[in-house]
Amino acid sequence: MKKIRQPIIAVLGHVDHGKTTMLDRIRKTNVASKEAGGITQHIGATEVPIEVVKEIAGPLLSLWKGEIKLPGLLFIDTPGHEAFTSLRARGGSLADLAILIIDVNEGFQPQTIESIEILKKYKTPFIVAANKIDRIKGWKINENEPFLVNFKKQDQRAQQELETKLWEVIGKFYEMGFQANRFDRVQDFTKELAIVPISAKYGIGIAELLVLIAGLAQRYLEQKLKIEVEGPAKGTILEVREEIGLGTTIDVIVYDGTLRKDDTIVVGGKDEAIVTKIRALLKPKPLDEIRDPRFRFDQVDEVAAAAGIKIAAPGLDGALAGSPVIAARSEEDVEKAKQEILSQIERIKIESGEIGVIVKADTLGSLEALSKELQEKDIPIRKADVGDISKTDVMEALSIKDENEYLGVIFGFNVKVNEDAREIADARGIPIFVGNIIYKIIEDYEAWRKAEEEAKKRELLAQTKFPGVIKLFPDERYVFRRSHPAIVGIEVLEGRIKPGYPLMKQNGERVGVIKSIKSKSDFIQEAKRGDQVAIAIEGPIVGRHIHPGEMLYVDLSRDDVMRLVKELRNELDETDIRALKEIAKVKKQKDPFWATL
Ligand SMILES: Nc1nc2c(ncn2[C@@H]2O[C@H](COP(=O)(O)OP(=O)(O)OP(=O)(O)O)[C@@H](O)[C@H]2O)c(=O)[nH]1
Repeated sequence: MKKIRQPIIAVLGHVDHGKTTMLDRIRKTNVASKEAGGITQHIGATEVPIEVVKEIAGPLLSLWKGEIKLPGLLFIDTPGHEAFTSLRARGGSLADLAILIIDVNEGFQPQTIESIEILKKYKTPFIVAANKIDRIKGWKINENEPFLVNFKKQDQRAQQELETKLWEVIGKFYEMGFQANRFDRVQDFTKELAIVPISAKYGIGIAELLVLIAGLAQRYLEQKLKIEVEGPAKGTILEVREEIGLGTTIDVIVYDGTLRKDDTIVVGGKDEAIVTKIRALLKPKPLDEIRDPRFRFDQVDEVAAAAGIKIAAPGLDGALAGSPVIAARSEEDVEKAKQEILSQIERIKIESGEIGVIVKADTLGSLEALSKELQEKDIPIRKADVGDISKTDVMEALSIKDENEYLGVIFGFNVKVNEDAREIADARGIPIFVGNIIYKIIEDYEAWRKAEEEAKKRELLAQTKFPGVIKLFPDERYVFRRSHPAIVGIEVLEGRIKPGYPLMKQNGERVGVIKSIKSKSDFIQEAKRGDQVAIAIEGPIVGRHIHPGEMLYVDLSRDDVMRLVKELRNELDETDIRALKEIAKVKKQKDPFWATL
């Protein structure tokens, strides 16, 4: 038998923009509508039955066209995009829909942008809650009022201020490739993002938010939400938890089929698929019935999608948050489920052995999200695994650093850095980029890499001599001093010269080192092609070793030329290249190496 299940809804947004407050507010709508069935608390989720939505919606139901078939809405209780990326189902996101919450007074913030990028990537439909409208100057607060009712009561200035803030948000969405509009002005929900202004704190606009999300789910996800109720269950692990008296349990969101007490389940573990028999299916007792915290759960015989449930079973110690749970009712099912889970784990975990970075994350889902992003940036990965950053990770990065200094680094998403790992990393110069915003972690890495590359280039530039060809003026008047040091007037014919550069004659003989360069009355650090300057040369005597009118060349070493050609090529201009060719001609008379240039 097929039925339409509740859509699974996740709440995303920047820190402090009100995700938790909004979820709490949705949970509390319970109190107001107990007769209508009330809200059911699941493990890790909250279910708003459709009757509650209808009751809250009241006259707003006219927004809804056609018969309401949806049984309700299932909100995942853990807010945040980390939760979203971690909760996977069939390669996509576990959430069918999302609410992106934005503090309308603060506008777009880093995690807002990250959330949008993620929603885009997983192609998850979402609506926008523009929160904290009660903070607008002069806003009149009426708890739990629908937005449109509340808005009419505001004076013009407050209304105008909200409009301005909404326009800013709409503009930002436009920059990210979305057409957005206030929900009551949206013509086509498949093309435009709906923005619902709300106050999570005072419950304003929550009615529209619920109606809209339910409407969208039914209208655009009906096919996706149709499930074979009786079929074996599929789900995703939200959390692995120790419970007193129960041992290690897993909190699971079931998104397909029915899970029965006597089912065998196959669960994703760190390196394997765990096959185990369910001992108990547990759901939370209603809050007012919990007298003893040791007995917080009720046992149930079965649970149909979509639902949040706690599973007690032996052997769950190695279970991994974010990985799949598949129910099996025959040997054949077990084998199939094992294969499916193993291939998922393998696909995400990388152990390539090649030169690349180390990636760690808290769950399989977030590991996949971070790895994908790195691969898109052409950053090769040597190892991607779930868990905190350990000493072994640092040692592995160290071995990579010897091969490629920019890849001997560690990325961590939502993980801790163990103390001993931190110590070695600091001592041996292994950078660790950790955080809970993927693009921020990558941005930090890119900034570090750029700074390193620039520092290295500066060092290379300081170490390397550039090619130069000069000519002494023919006139004796430009010999200012004959020796110790010799001071002569010259012109730079090609390339450049700097103090400290050794000079040689056309036959390759070293004549001395440039001590200083003077232009008019100033000492300068560099003279380039066309410059006429006086230089002091330590070593030669004018008239014996060098002569007016003679050409001299910068005496480059093999190392100089290798660095110039390989690493500093972009720093050479045409005249440098001509100078280099001239110098090679001089040098190859004695050293065949130069003939290969
Ligand atoms: N005035 C006002 N304050 C709000 C509203 N919604 C949330 N807040 C306040 O904003 C702060 C952050 O709200 P949370 O719900 O904790 O935000 P969050 O997004 O869940 O934050 P994290 O869980 O830390 O990511 C709290 O002090 C809330 O009371 C609102 O609609 N109006």
